[in-house]
Amino acid sequence: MQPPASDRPTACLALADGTIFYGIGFGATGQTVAELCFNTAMTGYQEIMTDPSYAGQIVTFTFPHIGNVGVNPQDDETGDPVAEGMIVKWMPTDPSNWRATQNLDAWLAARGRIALGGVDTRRLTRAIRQSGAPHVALSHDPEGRFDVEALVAAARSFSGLEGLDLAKDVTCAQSYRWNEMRWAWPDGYAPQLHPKHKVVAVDYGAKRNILRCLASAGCDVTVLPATATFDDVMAHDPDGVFLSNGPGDPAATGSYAVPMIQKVLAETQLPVFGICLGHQMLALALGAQTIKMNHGHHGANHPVKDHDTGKVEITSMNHGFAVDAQSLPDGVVETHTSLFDGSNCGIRVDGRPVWSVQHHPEASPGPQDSYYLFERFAQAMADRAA
Ligand SMILES: NC(=O)CC[C@H](N)C(=O)O
Repeated sequence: MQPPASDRPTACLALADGTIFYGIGFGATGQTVAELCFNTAMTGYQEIMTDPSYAGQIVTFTFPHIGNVGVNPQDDETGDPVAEGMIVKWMPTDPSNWRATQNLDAWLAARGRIALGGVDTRRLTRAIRQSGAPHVALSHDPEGRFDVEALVAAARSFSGLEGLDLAKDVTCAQSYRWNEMRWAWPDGYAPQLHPKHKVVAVDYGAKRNILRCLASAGCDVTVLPATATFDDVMAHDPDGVFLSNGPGDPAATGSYAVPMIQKVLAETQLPVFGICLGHQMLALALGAQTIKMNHGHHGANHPVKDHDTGKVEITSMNHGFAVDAQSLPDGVVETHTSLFDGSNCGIRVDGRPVWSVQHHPEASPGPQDSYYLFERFAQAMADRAA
């Protein structure tokens, strides 16, 4: 195992409050600014780094051993890493895993993503918890030349995620059909598709495993870009509409998504299902409000209570905004809450097959307790057809 810091640091993290963390750089060289969050998942770093919802953010991993199973083409949640950078305690070792095709360092370097190792991530995480997700600048220079004042100024100049519409940056350019299920293996084994329900999935930064879960639940999935209008959606004659996860501030992104969702709700009786950003935008479309959280929820062990069944599900989470449960209008029911802090994790429109959740039932990475939500969506479409 390598030491947590060398005599001469090659990477530097500057927080807007002037706090500096030095360590060893890996991945790409250069400099970036972003909001910093911490993720408590023990593994799944590749899915986390490629989750489009992390646009505009750098992730510090609280689990100390990150990178030691390398990376592989199957675990990408989109084409390339989307998070701006990553911070870890121990430097990644050479990968030891039969699925690994590359090491994390080379993968990040080839994709222009900066990483910092050898940092006291517990101290950093405490700083995030105490003062809220900070704006930061991260620099990696193999020569170890850092202008700390300029880095702090760069961190201060970052405008933050509030008011930022990032879904337009990460959505697909054109519509496409999705036909891959969960549990496809590199050796070619793939379970049979059994598409029964035509679903339009609007891509605000969709993770691939969400699309796989929809296909596995019997959906024939057509993915549309984030700016799809009501007419674009209806041109596919869908049996249901799915609203994806995605980055940025739901109130900003909702400027085009919310009117589309409102029209779907007003002019059709179609089942609607949203995840994370999709959940927040459905809530906005119904007249509720969203708020920025102190440091958000990012991890793979978040307990959520389903009020309909009384069951607790262990979930995967990644969000910095939340639906304000106090703002839910009459006729919209709070279905799930976080057992960590009581924040809203799900809503349903009374008497209609329209609902959404804040957590990630696609479990990539994370637990699969919430997969039932995909089956519930398919059942709602089957019920409507009957
Ligand atoms: N995973 C997501 O869809 C995140 C939604 C939103 N960008 C947030 O941070 O709250």
